Amino acid sequence: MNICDDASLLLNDLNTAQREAVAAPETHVLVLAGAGSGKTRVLVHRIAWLLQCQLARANHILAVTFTNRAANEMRDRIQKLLGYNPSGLLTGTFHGIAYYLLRQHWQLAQLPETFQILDSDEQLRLIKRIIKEAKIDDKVFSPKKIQQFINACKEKAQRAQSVVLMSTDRETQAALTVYQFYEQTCQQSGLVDFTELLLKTYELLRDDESLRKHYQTRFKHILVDEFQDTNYLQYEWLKLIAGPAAKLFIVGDDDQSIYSWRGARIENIQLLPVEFKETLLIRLEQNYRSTKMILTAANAVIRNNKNRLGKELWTNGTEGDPLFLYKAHNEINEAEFIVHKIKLLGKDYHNNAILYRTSSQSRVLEEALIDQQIPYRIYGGMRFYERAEIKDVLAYLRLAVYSDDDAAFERIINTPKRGIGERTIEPIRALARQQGISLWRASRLLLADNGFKGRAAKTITEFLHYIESLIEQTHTLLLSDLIKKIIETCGLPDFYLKDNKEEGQRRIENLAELISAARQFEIFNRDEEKPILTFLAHATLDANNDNANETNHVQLMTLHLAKGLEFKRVFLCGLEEGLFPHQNSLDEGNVEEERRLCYVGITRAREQLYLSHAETRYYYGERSYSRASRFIREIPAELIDHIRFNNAPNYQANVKNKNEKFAIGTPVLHHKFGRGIIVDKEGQGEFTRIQVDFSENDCKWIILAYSDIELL
Ligand SMILES: Nc1ncnc2c1ncn2[C@@H]1O[C@H](COP(=O)(O)OP(=O)(O)OP(=O)(O)O)[C@@H](O)[C@H]1O
Ligand SMILES: [Mg+2]
Repeated sequence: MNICDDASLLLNDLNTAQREAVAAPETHVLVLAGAGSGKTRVLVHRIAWLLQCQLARANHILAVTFTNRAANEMRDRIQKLLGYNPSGLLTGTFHGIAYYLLRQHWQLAQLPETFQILDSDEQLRLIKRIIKEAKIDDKVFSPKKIQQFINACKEKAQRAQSVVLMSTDRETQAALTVYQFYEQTCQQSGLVDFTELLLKTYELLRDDESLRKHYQTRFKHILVDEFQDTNYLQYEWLKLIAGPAAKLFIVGDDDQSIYSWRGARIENIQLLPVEFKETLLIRLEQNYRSTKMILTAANAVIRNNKNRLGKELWTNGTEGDPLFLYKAHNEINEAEFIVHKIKLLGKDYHNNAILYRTSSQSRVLEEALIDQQIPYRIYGGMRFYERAEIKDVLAYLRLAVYSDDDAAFERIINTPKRGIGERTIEPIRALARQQGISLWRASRLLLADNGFKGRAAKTITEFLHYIESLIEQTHTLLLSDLIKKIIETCGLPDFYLKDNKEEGQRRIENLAELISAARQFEIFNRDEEKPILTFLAHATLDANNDNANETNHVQLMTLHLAKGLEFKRVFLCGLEEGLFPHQNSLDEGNVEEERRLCYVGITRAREQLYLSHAETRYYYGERSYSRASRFIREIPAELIDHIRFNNAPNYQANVKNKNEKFAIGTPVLHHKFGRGIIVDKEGQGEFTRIQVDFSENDCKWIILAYSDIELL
């Protein structure tokens, strides 16, 4: 078989419009199409097609996805299509690719080779510190708002010195001052926040002609998925890296633009064909994902939006089940219903996704899942690498590879507590400020000058020696061994245990998991020249990377994170006015974005869609009563089957009965934790919780109404 016969196999399982896109001549292509119409599939096939037909070599191709998970899936799928792993192919998120570029060109970017990525929490912490140092009143000026201001400026490619203030009120002035200090501090400490990754590479490409030419020559094909959610900076970045010869292959859906609050601009889709002449526009209208019922509902909802480029999806698929709607009397009852259904539907837990508008909704769902012993995973929730204990250990590692990292220094100077208080740290900060050096250097200078008195001198000396010993070991130990060493010697495990035994144990388990993660990283990255640095970047950038599909867990996530994914069964919960659509969007008159989010939610389902809303819900610390979401009314009534939930009628009586019987001091038996004694009790009605001291397990809080617990 010759090359093109081989390649034509790639077109076999595509429809005409999809084929047209995949086998398009070498021109710019814009695939504008609704959910589930095969955009991502077309993009993946296009890459395989270019390689198979030898129209491009792998290192000529750059593919941009919206999440790290999507980038991994893309690589997998390409490998399956081709039968080999094309090395040199660059895929990743905008941030991931920008990081890759900065690692190559750190000198040009005037960064230390060991520059560190600052995640959003650390950024906020740094901003708080600067606010304090600049003697700005943080009661008046919220650090969070200042953080948003800084990020918004960066997303518009505005450096502190080039910001032109639209308003000169005190708040904006203060924010700008902090931005100036913040820039200086980051530069000095070699810290790069998420947006900075993009902004720095953008500036590099803009200002350095030879570098720009280099990449413009290299990337002959640039493909972007989920283009509707690119923001200004990403679009400008894309225009720079795409030289006159590069061909863009862009896929997107204006109906799924859901990140305007982070600066995404739908209009980029309209701009593209204007700015890139001779763009071939392809529309895909057949949906392959969902049943007719689900698709009809999705079309009906999104039709209520006025600002659309306009498209309608159809499917050849089966009619399918109607949509199911459950009206719960409160959020606990809603969670119980969902979990009850999942249990009935079989053991293929991974086929169920529970989607919600705000991440705080997950807690009640989690409790119900735990209670029924159903395995679940929160996708993008409290991510592993965001856990405090993981960050603590990684801060030691960061300080060992790059001692000028002030954020890491601040984090661990007194964690675990070693008696180094503000009185000792303040002079270090002052000297660092005064001399424009890092905290690490400042503390060493002070120590050499006998600047510390009494006990502080001893503890600081010990701390600095400890870090120095780690620095030495970075040259001799493997990454995983070094992490193990840090955990064994830094004193954190004892510190966690002392703080809270149960919680501490969990933290220590996570630390063990960190060693495994590092081992795994070593195995997969054998050729890596600087494994520690790459691992640290991976930990910050790749937090979203677990492939939840591979294990048999119910998947929980916010609607925003569900974009691009699909599941056999979807539970879309909390469909209430004020929650979804969210009050903030209603206040801003931006109900259309909420509706797009609803469209995204509905179109994630392949076979079954369960909708639910609660009559009352604990929200922002208060019990509130809410009407069903307008989105439910926008779905034609004939598509919806109202369901009852058998447990519901007995529910109140049950709760009352249980609450009375389970008093403090009573012995109980729990199906999972065994025998125990009730030691505490709080809350009212269905929210009553009891704390049980189990003889074989630790103390646990349990929601009485729904737990499988008996009196002994
Ligand atoms: N021609 C086809 N034949 C069979 N299945 C297809 C075809 N095209 C797409 N599919 C399947 O339809 C589903 C949706 O495809 P895909 O995820 O690529 O859609 P999408 O347009 O990217 O959706 P979204 O807008 O949600 O990101 C996938 O399971 C995919 O494998
Ligand atoms: Mg997609």
